[in-house]
Amino acid sequence: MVQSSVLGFPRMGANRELKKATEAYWAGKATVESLLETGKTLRAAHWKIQKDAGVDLIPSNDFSFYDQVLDHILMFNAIPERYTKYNLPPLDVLFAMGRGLQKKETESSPAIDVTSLEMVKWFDSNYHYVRPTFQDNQEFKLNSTKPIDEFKEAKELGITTRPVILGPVSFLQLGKADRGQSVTPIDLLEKLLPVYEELLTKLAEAGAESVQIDEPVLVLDLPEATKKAFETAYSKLGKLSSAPKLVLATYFGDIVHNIDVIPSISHLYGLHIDLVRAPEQLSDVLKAIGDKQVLSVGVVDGRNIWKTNFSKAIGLVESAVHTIGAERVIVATSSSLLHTPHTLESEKNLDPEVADWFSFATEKCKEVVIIAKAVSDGAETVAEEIKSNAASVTARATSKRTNDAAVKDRQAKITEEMYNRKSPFPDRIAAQSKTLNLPKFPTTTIGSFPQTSEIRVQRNKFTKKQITAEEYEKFIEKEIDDVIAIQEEIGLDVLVHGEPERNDMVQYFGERLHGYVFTTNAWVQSYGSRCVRPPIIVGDISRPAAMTVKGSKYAQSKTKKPMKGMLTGPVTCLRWSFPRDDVHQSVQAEQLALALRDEVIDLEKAGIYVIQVDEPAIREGFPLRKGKERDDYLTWAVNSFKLATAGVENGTQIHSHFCYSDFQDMFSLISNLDADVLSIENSKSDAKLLNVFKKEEYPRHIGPGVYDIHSPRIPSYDEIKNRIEEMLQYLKPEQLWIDPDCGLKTRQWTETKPSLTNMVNAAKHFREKYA
Ligand code: MET
Ligand SMILES: [Zn+2]
Repeated sequence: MVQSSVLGFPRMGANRELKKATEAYWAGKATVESLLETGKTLRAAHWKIQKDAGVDLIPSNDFSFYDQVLDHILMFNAIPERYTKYNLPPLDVLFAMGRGLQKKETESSPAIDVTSLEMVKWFDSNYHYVRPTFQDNQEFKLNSTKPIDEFKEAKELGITTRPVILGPVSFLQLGKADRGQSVTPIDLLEKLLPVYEELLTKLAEAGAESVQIDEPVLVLDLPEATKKAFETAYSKLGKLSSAPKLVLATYFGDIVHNIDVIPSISHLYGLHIDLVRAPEQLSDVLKAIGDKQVLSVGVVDGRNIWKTNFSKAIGLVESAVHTIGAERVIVATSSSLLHTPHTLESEKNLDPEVADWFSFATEKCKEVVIIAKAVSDGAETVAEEIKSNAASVTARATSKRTNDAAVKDRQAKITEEMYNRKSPFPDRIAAQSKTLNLPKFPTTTIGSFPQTSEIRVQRNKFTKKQITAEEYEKFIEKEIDDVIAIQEEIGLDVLVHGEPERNDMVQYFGERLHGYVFTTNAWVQSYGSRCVRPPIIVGDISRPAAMTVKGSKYAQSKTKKPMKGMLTGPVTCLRWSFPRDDVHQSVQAEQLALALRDEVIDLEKAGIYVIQVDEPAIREGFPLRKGKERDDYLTWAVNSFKLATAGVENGTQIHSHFCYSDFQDMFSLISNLDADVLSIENSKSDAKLLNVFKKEEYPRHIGPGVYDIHSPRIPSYDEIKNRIEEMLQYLKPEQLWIDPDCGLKTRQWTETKPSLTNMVNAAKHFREKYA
């Protein structure tokens, strides 16, 4: 009998109840009891969904009030002293580590001011985890019984779950030494293992038959010491006298390059692999596992929203069964379903044609069960389901929404010269200085200006059809007038229209492109209480009409200074959407690039001679491992940006923007984009990071952010001046632009005006100095 399993379920709830409850607690509007109660209700609801679907192995401890890695930091007592010294209750310590804590002094307690631990992207997903930070004299102890409590909680509801814990090697490998410390995390393994032993023993005592132990780092390139750590860890944990059966779970890639680690985990009960991301690893893994071990095959995509192709998935499972027998195979989701929205049921406005192609977390639970049943009991026992699945798969593959011959035809006709600007940079910048006539140290902003509550109110009214399109447009024009007046008053050189019409930098474009659909409630957790609702790319992408030209043209008509056109780049549009799984991402990026290319050219025709194409997501698309996939990415990501931007005349200036500062490992990518001006984040990092531009003799212009836009603080004139001084150690005066770290949409006007005024004055200082 093939069993079915789910590796984790989204926590937020069908209507983001967890987000609302946590934020209410943070705001002091709800008690801790009510927050805990919400957690309990959600866990019960999510277990029930999986039980009702018929899932055999249902996860527990996949729930978290903030982040599962953070839960482990608390559980193993890897809490830096700065968070423990206030004697806060455990949940508040957890939140302080996750999001920082600032509290004024009261009669009974001192002032508190601690920043959060670092937050990092969870592999190549859009989820972010809290990074463990270790001390040189780090000790561990079992500080919480969360996995045990949640196992018992489910058991009381009559549901026997399989607790999920993060394995010791990944826990350490994903961490770092705390500031001022020099410990290499993996060296702490011996100290950490006794805590795992204690935890596993306690889980066994509570009645847990098996445990899912996640070791996702196995899909990465690992240093030798880390590979060895698997041997050390699992020879111990696999041989405990009383412990649950351990299934070691890997996801988001193949583990073939680490296959020599498999013998060291061969005394564990089982291994899980991701066959959605890396189906070709199956035969190698089957060869490598011992003759007893169970293999959990992830065939239902935990990272995307498409219906599983049953016939393909069943084929994969059957080939595993064929080699090792049904008793040793588990059908599973590829990863936790954390990265998928809660249920398709909530989508009332989706076109039924495309809704039929989707499967969210709740629906995916049913899919694993059906696939397991088809393999165990024969396809005829689920004939109806298989038939309707095949119909959906065919409908999607053959739909006009999926395939647009005109788009494919245009892709086939892309020529080499479409990737390159007409002339090299020196000629371009000469032409641009004529068109734009900018001073030295030109000042600009990254695009958005404060999204006031008034803007949100009007947008809402427009969405709900309470005001007409004309009324809304008038309102937006008035906003544009205002931000132009403010920018002129401050004395900025290259102006922006402020992006008041944009709810989100990807959604705005998706809504204007063919090939995209939008959901109303398909939220996924990004970090903490924060959720995003990615648009879905359903088919070949094209641009039916200009998207931003009217607004930019309007803005340019209101000022004599150059107005910057603002677009979101092809890779960012792709990465911040649910992509198609039937064509390679490079194909989708190329289609987006062609659509944007037309927009760029139309902007130029409309008299916009500075155009910024933002690519903040280009780095996160970087494949996890060295090798062909990464090399290919470097090519197609760069090509799609160039395809989007290279169609303009020399005198038109192309900008791009990235919200990070460390380019050491991706300098060639950034450089190959051939953008005339790059604006990057820099204010919070060491200015030394700019040295790479000096070392590599980067020839074009750069605007490293001179102040942090995430904070309400107003940077002083001197502070900005000093910062620029520092930058000039690495960049030539004639290549330096002066701008903030990123867009200003989350800021207030009361902070924005004085900050930008100080920035412009600082730029003037250098203009005089270098005159
Ligand atoms: C995340 S990057 C944001 C860039 C965008 N143009 C803005 O200013 O908001
Ligand atoms: Zn940014």
